[in-house]
Amino acid sequence: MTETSTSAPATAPAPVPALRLHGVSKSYAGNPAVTDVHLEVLPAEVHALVGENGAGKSTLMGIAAGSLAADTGTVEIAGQELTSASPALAHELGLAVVYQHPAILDDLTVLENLLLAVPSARRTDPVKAWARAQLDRVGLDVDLSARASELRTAERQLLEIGKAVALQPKVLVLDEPTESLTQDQVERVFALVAELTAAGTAVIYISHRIAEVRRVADRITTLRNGIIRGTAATGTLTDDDIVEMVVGRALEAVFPPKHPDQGDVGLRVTGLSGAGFRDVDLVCRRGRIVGLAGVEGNGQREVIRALAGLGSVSAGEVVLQGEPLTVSTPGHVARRGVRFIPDDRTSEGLFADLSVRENMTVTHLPALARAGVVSTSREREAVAVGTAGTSIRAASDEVEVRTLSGGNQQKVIFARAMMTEPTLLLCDEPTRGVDVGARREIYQMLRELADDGASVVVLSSDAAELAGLCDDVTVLSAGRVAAQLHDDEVTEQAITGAALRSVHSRHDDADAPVAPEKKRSRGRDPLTWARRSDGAPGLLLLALAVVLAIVTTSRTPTFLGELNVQGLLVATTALGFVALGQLTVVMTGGIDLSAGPVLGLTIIVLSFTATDGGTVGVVTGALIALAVAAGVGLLNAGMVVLGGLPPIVATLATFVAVQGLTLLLRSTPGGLMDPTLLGLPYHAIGPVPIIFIVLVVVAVLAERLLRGAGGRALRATGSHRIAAERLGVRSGRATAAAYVLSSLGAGLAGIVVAGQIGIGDPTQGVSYTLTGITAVVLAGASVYGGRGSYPGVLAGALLLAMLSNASSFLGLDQAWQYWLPGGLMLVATAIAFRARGGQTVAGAH
Ligand SMILES: Nc1ncnc2c1ncn2[C@@H]1O[C@H](COP(=O)(O)OP(=O)(O)OP(=O)(O)O)[C@@H](O)[C@H]1O
Repeated sequence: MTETSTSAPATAPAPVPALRLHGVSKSYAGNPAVTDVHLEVLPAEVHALVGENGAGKSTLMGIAAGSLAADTGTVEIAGQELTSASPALAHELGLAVVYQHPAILDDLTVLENLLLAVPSARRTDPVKAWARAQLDRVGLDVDLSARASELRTAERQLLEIGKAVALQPKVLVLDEPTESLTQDQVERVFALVAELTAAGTAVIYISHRIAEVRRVADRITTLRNGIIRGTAATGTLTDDDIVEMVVGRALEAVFPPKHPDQGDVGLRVTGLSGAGFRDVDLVCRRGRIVGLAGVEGNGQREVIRALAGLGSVSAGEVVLQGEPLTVSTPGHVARRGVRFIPDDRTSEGLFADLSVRENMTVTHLPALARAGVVSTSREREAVAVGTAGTSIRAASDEVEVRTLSGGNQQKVIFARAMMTEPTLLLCDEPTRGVDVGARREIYQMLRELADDGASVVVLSSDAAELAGLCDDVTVLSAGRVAAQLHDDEVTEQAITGAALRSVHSRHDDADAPVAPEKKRSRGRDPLTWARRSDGAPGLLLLALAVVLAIVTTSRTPTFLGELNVQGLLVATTALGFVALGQLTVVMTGGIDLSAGPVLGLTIIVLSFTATDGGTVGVVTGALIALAVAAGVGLLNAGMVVLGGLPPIVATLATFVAVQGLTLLLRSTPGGLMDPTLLGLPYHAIGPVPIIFIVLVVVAVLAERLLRGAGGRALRATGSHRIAAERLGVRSGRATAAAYVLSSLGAGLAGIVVAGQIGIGDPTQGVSYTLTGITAVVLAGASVYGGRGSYPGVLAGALLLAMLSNASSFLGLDQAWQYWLPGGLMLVATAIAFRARGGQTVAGAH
C-alpha cells in the first residue's frame, strides 16, 4: 500500500492537521502496544483506523485523548500541543472520544452524564432543552432523569456519542461506535458524521466492519502490531485490500461452507412463551447453525437468554438431545452442557480482575480438579488447548483480563465456551468487536462444533453475518416468530426484509408481548421516582422515626419532653456530623474507619486547648482541634490517593494510630472544658439546639453542592473512577477532599461531644465509626460509591439516636440497641437492592 498525498494544491497553504501524532510509542510492562507512530488527520475528513484486535488502535487514541500517557512522542490537536496526559486539556483543545467501552457513569442520571461531560461554556440555557436536543441528535429517546444504569447497551452507546458530539469537537474519535447499534441507529450515526465533517470536524473512525469503513471513510490507515503500515484513499481499495491490510495476508472466504443435509434434531423448542416472547418454535438439526434475527427489542434477545436459563418462561417445551431441558436457572442448563456467550462482555461475560487463565477455566474447574484441588498444570494445558484456535493476543495467560484489548476479551469468552464441549452453544453477538481474521476463525469453530453434533444458535444484529453463517434463520417480531428461513432462503435481504415487514405491520397485533426492557417507566410515577431518587430511603427513615416517637410517647409521655428532645437532638448532631463526613467518603467508593478515633482525638485536644479563655479561648482551641482533625484527613487522603492504599487499610492504620495517640495524650479522663464550651450544645430555640439547626443547614447545603459540578465529580469518581477520569474529572482531588471533609465532620462532632461530657475522656469516640457507617447504609447510600443523600443520612442519624434513647424509655434490654439498628440495616439494604433492580447497592462496579 502506498501513502497517498495529503497536501492541498500548491497555491493553497497546507491545512493544519486536526490531529497530529509524532513519534508516539507506548509499552505496557515492557510489551510494546504502539511503536513510533506518525499520523496526520485533516479537518473535514473521515479517517479510518483499522487493524487486528490488540493492534494498538485504542491505545493510540487513548494517548491522543490524554487518558493515557505516551512513553515518547507528541500529540497536537488543531496545531496546539497536548502538553500533558490530561483528558480535560484534550477536550479544551478540541478532541472528543467515543470510547469502545462507553465512559458512562451508572449512578448518575442521563442529564448528569451529559453535564459532567460538557463544560457549561458549550451549553445553552435552559439546560434541559439543550440536553434533550443533544439526545435527539443521536436519536436517543430516554428520560433525562433516568439513571444511566437503566439504559440498554445501544442506548449507552448513543449517549456516549451524544456526549462527544455535544462538545463540538474539532476532532471526534469514534472507537467501534456501531458494534451494539441497529441498522437504523448506524444510519443515524453516519448522517451525523456527514454533518460534522461538512462543518469541518475531523472524524477518526475505528471499526472492524469493513463495509462501514469503506462507506464512511475518506482515507484508511492500518496499524499492525502497534506499527503504522500505511495510509491510502478509500476509493483506491477493495474490500479484499482492506482485509489484507488488517490481517497482513489475503483471506479465503470468511464463512465456511454450509450444511445442506437435514440431520437428527439436536434442539427442539416448541411453543416457548415468557416475558417478551410468545409461542416460539425453533429446531436445530445436527450440523446446522440456527440464526435468530429481528429488529432490536423484538424478543430475540429474551428468547436466547431464556434458553440460557436467564429469562422467565411461562409455557412451552425445550428438548435437548432427546431429553427435556428445564430452562429455570443458568446453573441448571449449564449442567446439561449449555453454554451462553452474552452480548455485554464487561458486565456479564468476564471477571475483569481475574487472569485470562482463571476466566477461561472458571466454568469447568471440577473437571480439572483432583480430590477437590485444581491442578494448575492441567489448568494451563486446558487453557493452551482452548486458546489454540482463537489467536488471543495477551502478554501471558496470567495477565488480568481487563488489560486485554476489547476484541481479545471477546475471544476469551468464546474460547471458554468452546473448551467445555457444549451440547448447545447460545451466542449473543459472538463476534462483537472481533477483527476480520479472528471472526473467520470463530465462524469456522462454530461450524466444526455443529458438525460434531452440538446445537448452535447465533443471535446477531448483522444480517450479513447470519446470512453467511447460518443454515436456518428464525426472524422474530413483537416477540413472535415472523419468518423461518431455510437453506437458499437465508439471504441478507430476506432476513432484513422479514424483520422490517413484520415490524411495520405490528400495529395490527394489539396483544403482542412486550419485551421487559421496553416497559421502562418514563419516570413520572411515584414508584419510579422513589426508585431513582437517593432521598427516598431518608423519607422512609423519617417516617420510622415518627412511628417510633408515637409508640414510645404512648408508653412514656416524657419521651417528647423538652429535656429529652434536646438531649436526643444533641446526640443526633454529634452522630450526624460524623455520618455526613462518612457519606462524603463513601460516595467516592471509599470508607473512613478513622472517623471515631478522630472524634476522640478532637475531644482530647480540646481538653488541652479549650479549658479557659471564654469565647475567644474556646474558638481558638476548637480551631486547633479542627486543624488536627483535618491533618488526619490529609494523611488518609495521602495514603489513598498518592500511596494507592485501599481505603479500608489506610483508614484502619489511622484508626489504630490515632487511638494510640489519644491514649498517649491522656490515659485517664482529665482537663475540664471552659464553661463556654459546656454551654454550646444547649443553646436552643425551644427544644431545638442551635447546633442541630446548623447540622440541618450543612446537610441541605451539602446536598445542593452534591447535585452541582463539584458533587458530580465526587459521585462520578465513586461510580466509575476510570470513566470519570477519561471525562476530565480530577478524581484524586475529589477523593482527597472527601477524606479531609470526613475528618472535619468527626472534628465538629468531637466539639459537640466535648461540650456534652465536659472533660477529656480518651474512651469516647471509637464507637462513632460504626454508628456513622450504619447511618450511611440505612440511608440507602451505595457502599460501592456514587449514590447517597445527605438529608437521608441525617434521618438515619436521628433514627439511630432515637432507637438508643427510646429503648431505655421502653425498658428494653441494652442488646436491642444493637439488634434494632442491625435488623433495620439489613431490611433497608434489601429494599434498596430490590428497588434498584439488584444493581447499585450490590455494585455493578
Ligand atoms: N492497561 C493495559 N495493561 C496492559 N496491557 C494493555 C493495557 N491496555 C492495552 N494493553 C495491550 O496493548 C495492546 C493494544 O491494545 P489496544 O486496546 O490498543 O488494541 P486495539 O487495537 O484497540 O484492539 P481491539 O480491536 O481488540 O479493540 C494489546 O496487546 C493489549 O493487551
